[in-house]
Amino acid sequence: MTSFAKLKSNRAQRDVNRSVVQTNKPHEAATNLDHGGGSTDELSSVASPDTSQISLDLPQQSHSESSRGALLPFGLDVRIGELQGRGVWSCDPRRTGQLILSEVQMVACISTRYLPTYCSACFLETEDKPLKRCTSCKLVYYCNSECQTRDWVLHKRECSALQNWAANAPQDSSNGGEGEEPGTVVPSDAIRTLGRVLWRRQKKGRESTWAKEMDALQSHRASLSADQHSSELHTHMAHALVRYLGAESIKDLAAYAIDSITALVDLVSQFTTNAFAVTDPSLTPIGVSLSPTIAIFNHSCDPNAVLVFPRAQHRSPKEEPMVEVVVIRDIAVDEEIFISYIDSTLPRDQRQEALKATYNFTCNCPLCSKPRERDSYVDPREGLYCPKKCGGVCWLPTEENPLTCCTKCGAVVKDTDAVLDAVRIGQEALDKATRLQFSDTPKATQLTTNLIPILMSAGLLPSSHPLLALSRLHTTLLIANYRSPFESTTIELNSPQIQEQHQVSPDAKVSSEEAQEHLDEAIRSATRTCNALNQILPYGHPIRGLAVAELGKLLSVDEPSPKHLAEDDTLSPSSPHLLSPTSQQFAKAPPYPPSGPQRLKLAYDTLVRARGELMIGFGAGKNEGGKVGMEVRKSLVDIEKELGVWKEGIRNAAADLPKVNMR
Ligand SMILES: C[S@@+](CC[C@H](N)C(=O)[O-])C[C@H]1O[C@@H](n2cnc3c(N)ncnc32)[C@H](O)[C@@H]1O
Repeated sequence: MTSFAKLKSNRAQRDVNRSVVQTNKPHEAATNLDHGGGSTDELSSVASPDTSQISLDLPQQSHSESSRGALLPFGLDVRIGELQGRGVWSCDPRRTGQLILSEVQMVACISTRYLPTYCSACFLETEDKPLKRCTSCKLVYYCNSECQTRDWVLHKRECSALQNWAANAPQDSSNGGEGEEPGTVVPSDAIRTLGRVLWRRQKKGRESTWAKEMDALQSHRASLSADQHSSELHTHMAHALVRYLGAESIKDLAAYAIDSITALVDLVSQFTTNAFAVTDPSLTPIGVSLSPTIAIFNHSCDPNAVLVFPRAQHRSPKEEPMVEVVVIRDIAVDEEIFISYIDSTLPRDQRQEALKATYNFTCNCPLCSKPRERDSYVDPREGLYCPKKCGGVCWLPTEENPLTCCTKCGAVVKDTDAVLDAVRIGQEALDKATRLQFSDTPKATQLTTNLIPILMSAGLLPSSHPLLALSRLHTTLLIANYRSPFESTTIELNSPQIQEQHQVSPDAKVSSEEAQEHLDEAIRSATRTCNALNQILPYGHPIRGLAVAELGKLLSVDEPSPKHLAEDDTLSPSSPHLLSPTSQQFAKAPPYPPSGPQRLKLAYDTLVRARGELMIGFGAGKNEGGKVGMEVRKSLVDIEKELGVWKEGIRNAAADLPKVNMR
């Protein structure tokens, strides 16, 4: 991360990769790789098999009775709760930053959009060399033939299924049919992952512990018929899976131990209830995974553990992709371990909606159970500053509950309509900007730029939704579109693959002043985001650690034009002796962000903090705070060297000054 030059050259390399012309080699098992990303839309289309006999005519079924958890490591216990079903409990006390479990992902898929960017075997991002593409399906990419060979056990089945799917795609499949990614002839991530589940189960055998644990996963099939939307979704997925497996009817699925519609829908429901997103080191979702061990952990909106994919660089690419559970709050003996299934920075209503829609339950965690009362604690995710600015806060008004007042001084918020309007248009702008972030970045940035001040002047706390979400997106957009006046490249921070998809003209030139203002605005936005996240997430939460790392990296970017310094040449880097604390500069409030060596020092301090947080959220020890934690460590070493040069300069200059009598 310190080396932006390297990151820039990686980006350039990726740009080259994208334009490499595809070379079709003859198909050879486990070595059928090529480079580049040709399109698949020339594939022919034939009628798909008839699966129309599948419908959700379901008998009532109860939740799986199993409580095995046979794959959990020593020190973890599976217990069954009345409301939540099985859950994982700790037999030992555990400290923040401790690794609870670490396991190879046996069944995982890279999302279609990221297939050319991440190896489908080790899940590492292409950095120095282009990934190589399977010449048969022309969809799945690997680092090299070793990775391909390792994945071949599943991909050999997947490869033909993908080809059959494409060959049988309906003529209008470019608009995306059921279970398909829109605009492609590729089945959805869910269907591809389900295919891998079935092939893995065949490989391991029905009686294997893994297969039994998979069979024991919770399914919500019994309650599906009550919810039309879920029922339709599950029916579509079941149809798509049958087609993907090349089956004509349910009888053809006997080889996969599926002998009835009930079993098929159970499988689909087990997937929707238990699958989790695979993320890259910056927590960007890049794929889908299903694990019978991870699936036993229950949810809390204020969890004591997190799921991460640390991806420390020192790991050999030969290693399988690991998923890990790390403690983010101390856990006592006999305490249940919870992770969060959703974005826990959202307000209660949105969290509940997301959990109900996907996991079919109403959350009663301590955060969701806190009463929303006049004198009660105000959740910073949905708070407003006191209208009298007494230092207290109020709950954000809602349509159902428009009356709100300060919990400290009792001042009533009068213009609740204005606040409700601001929140509504803020949410609309957030939804639109999120949709447009890759296709129309300037428009998305314009939306975040316009809406943040409106929500701030309506009195929302920076941690309130949708202000925090807009600030996070604003920071991402500013980083993605930063252009140095010296080079026609962007800087890369935590999410290179996001940047890759933003539309930035490589020839666009910016002036030093524009670049400086852009960078400073990104720093201010990142600072606002960090402060807001600190209010709602515990120290060491990976989202916090990454946000602080991002701020530190922004502060450490060389300023394109040292504006503040240039305006006052007494502060120019060539006269460092005038940076003494008695300088006039400190008589007035220092500007934010600062400039010159103060900025570098602030970058250093911020990165030290980031490293501390990352060492918790992504685990210490061999994880070293994950890939970003290791990058931060490298940055710190580089900045220490740079600061050393400054200190040396100051010492030399001070030695030349006339001696002053201090008494
Ligand atoms: C990934 S599974 C977790 C393990 C599950 N309890 C079991 O028995 O296998 C997700 C399901 O567990 C239940 N669950 C998880 N967290 C819960 C919570 N906080 N409250 C109620 N139910 C919960 C829901 O039924 C949800 O669909």
